[in-house]
Formats: sequence, structure tokens, C-alpha cells
Amino acid sequence: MSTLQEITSESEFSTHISSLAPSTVLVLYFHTPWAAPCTQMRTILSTLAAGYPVTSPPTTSFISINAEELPDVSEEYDVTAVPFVVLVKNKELLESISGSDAIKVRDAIERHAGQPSSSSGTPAGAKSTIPPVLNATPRDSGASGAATENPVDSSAAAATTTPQESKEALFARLAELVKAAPVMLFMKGSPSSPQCGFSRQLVAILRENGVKYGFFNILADEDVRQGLKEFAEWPTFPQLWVQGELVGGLDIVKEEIEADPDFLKAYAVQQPSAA
Ligand SMILES: N[C@@H](CCC(=O)N[C@@H](CS)C(=O)NCC(=O)O)C(=O)O
Repeated sequence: MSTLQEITSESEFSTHISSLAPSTVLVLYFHTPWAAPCTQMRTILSTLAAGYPVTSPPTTSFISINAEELPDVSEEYDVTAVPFVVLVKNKELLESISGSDAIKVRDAIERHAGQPSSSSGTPAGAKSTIPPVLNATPRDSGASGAATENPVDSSAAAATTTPQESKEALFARLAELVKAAPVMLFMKGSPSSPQCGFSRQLVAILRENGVKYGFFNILADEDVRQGLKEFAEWPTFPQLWVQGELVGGLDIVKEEIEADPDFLKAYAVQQPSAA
């Protein structure tokens, strides 16, 4: 899967630009280390990047640039504030997005780079018009078929978490995280290695329903683990979020499916696995 790559010099940037194929959509992410909203945007972009498989030529290239360290590049793209995202194709500017509107960024990338998987699209019956952006990077692939899981970059999120992070900043980060994918699972461990039986069961349910989802390992970030309990007013994990709204934990998801067996089918991108 693609990653968000940090570029630290003007020459590295020029070399990178020249190496791209005309069809590759270059996503430039300008940030500064001191701007808190950049943390959230980094998480969003890392997650989006992970949805695009590495192909030849690459469909996308996600680049991260410290706007202050590379002033010439920043000037070239009229970066006036951070976070600032610029989409470029064949050396031509496609679109610039200033600020930390995750949905705008997601939407722009998908419009220009396309959906990462041919099977994706707005699922019939989806609750909102927001397209299911984060795409399938089959991970736990096996004979029974892969579920489509995308990790939210917990290391990027964790790296900026300091003991001083205010509740306001944490909640702002969580508000973005829960929208990082149309379906987000906050769990203990990862889908391929759940660290708790409840999380394991919920992963199995999502897989059985062929649901495409992003996940966040709360064991990797104690602030998210504790903060999300308060933010969500829900004391335990797993937590399933759909379109930025909390559905609930394992028991609630089971109840919802019992009441409406098609409850999760709107988010399916593939034939449900028989597992
Ligand atoms: N009945 C709950 C079970 C979940 C649960 O009890 N989780 C516990 C143990 S894994 C938990 O998250 N505790 C809080 C914590 O570990 O921070 C559900 O439906 O999701």
C-alpha cells in the first residue's frame, strides 16, 4: 500500500516530481510541526494513502512537506496556511485545499485519483452521500477472502500526543479520527491480530458481512483509548463508528444485525465471507 512520504529538501522534491508518470496524481501535504490541525490531517492522509495499492505507474503519490523548511516549494504552490493540500497531475495544479476539512480532502483525492478499488462506489442504501473513501487493502487475505481493512496510522497520531495535549485538542483529533473512514473500528489490536475476544468477534462480523472499514488500535495510543470513552460516552472497546456516528460495541452491533440483517450490508464491497 502507498504511504505518506516525507520530503525534506528542494532537490529531493524536484527529483521526485520528475520521476512521476504523467498519470500519477501527486498529493502534496504541507504542514508545520507546531500546528495541531496538521496532526489530524497527517492521520487522514496516511489512511487515504494506505488505500491505494502500489502499482506501476503509481496511481497516487502522497508527499508530506514542512512548509517552513521548503519555502520555495511552498511559494510555488501558494501555501498560505497549514494544513494545505495540493493535488497535481502531470505537473499541472488540479486543486488546492486549505485547512483541515477531512471530507473535502478525501473527496478531492477520490475525484482525481479515483476509487482505489474497482469494487468500491457509494453503496446502495448508504446513509450519507459521503463516498466510501478508504479503500480495500486486503490484509488478512486467505482462502476465504479478505476483509477490507485499513489501518489509521496510529503511530502518526501517537507521535504527536503529549501529556500536555489539552482535552480540546484531543477531542478535535478524535472528531477527525472517527471520520477517517466511513466505517471505523476502534479495537484492541489489529484485525489480523485482535488482542481481545470482543474485538475479535466484531472483526469476524465485519468480515462475514464483507464490510470495508478502517481500524485504529487503541492499545497503541492511551490518549485515544481513554479520550474516546469520554468523547463517545461509551466506556469500552470495540467501538464501531459509521459516518462519524457511534453505533456501539459488540453487543449493540449484534442487536442491530438481529433487528436488521442488512444493517451492515450497505458497507459491503465484496461477497460476504463464509468464515
Ligand atoms: N459488552 C461489551 C464488551 C466490551 C468490553 O467489555 N470491553 C472491555 C474489555 S476488552 C474494555 O474495553 N474495557 C475498557 C478498556 O480496556 O479500556 C461490548 O458489547 O462491546
